[in-house]
Amino acid sequence: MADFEYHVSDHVATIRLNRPERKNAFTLDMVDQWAEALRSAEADPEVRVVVLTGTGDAFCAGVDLSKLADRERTPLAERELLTKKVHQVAYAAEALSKPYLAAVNGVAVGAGMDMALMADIRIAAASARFSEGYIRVGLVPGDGGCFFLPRVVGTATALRLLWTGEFVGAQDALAMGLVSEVCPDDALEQRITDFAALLAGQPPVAVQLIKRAVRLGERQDLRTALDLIASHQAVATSTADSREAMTAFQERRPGVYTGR
Ligand SMILES: CCCCCCCCCCCCC[C@H](O)CC(=O)SCCNC(=O)CCNC(=O)[C@H](O)C(C)(C)COP(=O)(O)OP(=O)(O)OC[C@H]1O[C@@H](n2cnc3c(N)ncnc32)[C@H](O)[C@@H]1OP(=O)(O)O
Repeated sequence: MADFEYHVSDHVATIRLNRPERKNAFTLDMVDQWAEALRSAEADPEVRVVVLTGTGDAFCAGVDLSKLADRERTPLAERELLTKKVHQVAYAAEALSKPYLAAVNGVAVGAGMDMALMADIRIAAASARFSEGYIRVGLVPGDGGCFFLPRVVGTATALRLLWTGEFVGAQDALAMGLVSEVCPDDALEQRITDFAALLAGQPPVAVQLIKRAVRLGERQDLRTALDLIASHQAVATSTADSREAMTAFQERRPGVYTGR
């Protein structure tokens, strides 16, 4: 079994971290595969939704610390480990125009938590736990947690989690907006499958235009945002899918979409 799995089925691309014996801690080779998988999903017209999850009782324990032991630890080497490796996953995730869903099946620590934060929506198993544990060893979140976490939970809560490194359980994560939903551990796989299928059955162009508007809207003023959405609407109304959606609505049947 490979440490890192990527497969596409029914318009859903699934990324699975598969090192349960190491709590799905990622190697630097896995990081390269991860960035490539996200780029492939973006380029593949068959892919409408991307799901990220792990095998076993951990989502991801961050970088495999045992693989760092024999690495040169100069400041430049540390910087390049992040800029040339881990950050490439964040850039590939940012470039993804399609829904990126994280099924947090267990503990997510350090970069493992940051990788979950890069997703658009997180659904957690009841046993999932989150920790930005860097502070415990006097480090800072090098993978983007200081960028992603405040945008998800707000500045004050983000600073609390970053300054304390405390573990946050699934229900507390739900309360602070870190996750959108919590389900029983043994129901997570089916729940993410159903949710991904729901999104994959929506008109793809409209789904992607909505994501683009929301993500760009995070950094735009009102006038720019409304001007952009007007252009997006012009594109959406020009699609065959929008015509199919309107017809399907009138005929009281589910629409069947082609992404055109
Ligand atoms: C969080 C701050 C640490 C920062 C140190 C980083 C050093 C510098 C890094 C530079 C490169 C940066 C890359 C990235 O940006 C940085 C990170 O990802 S930081 C996050 C690193 N991860 C961790 O610190 C998590 C460490 N693990 C744990 O806290 C716990 O294992 C757990 C995840 C909470 C699970 O706890 P338990 O359920 O009790 O399980 P065990 O602890 O018994 O673990 C079982 C088994 O898995 C092995 N393992 C767990 N995590 C890792 C890991 N990250 N790397 C390698 N192996 C891991 C653990 O050793 C056990 O193996 P066994 O002993 O049974 O052989």
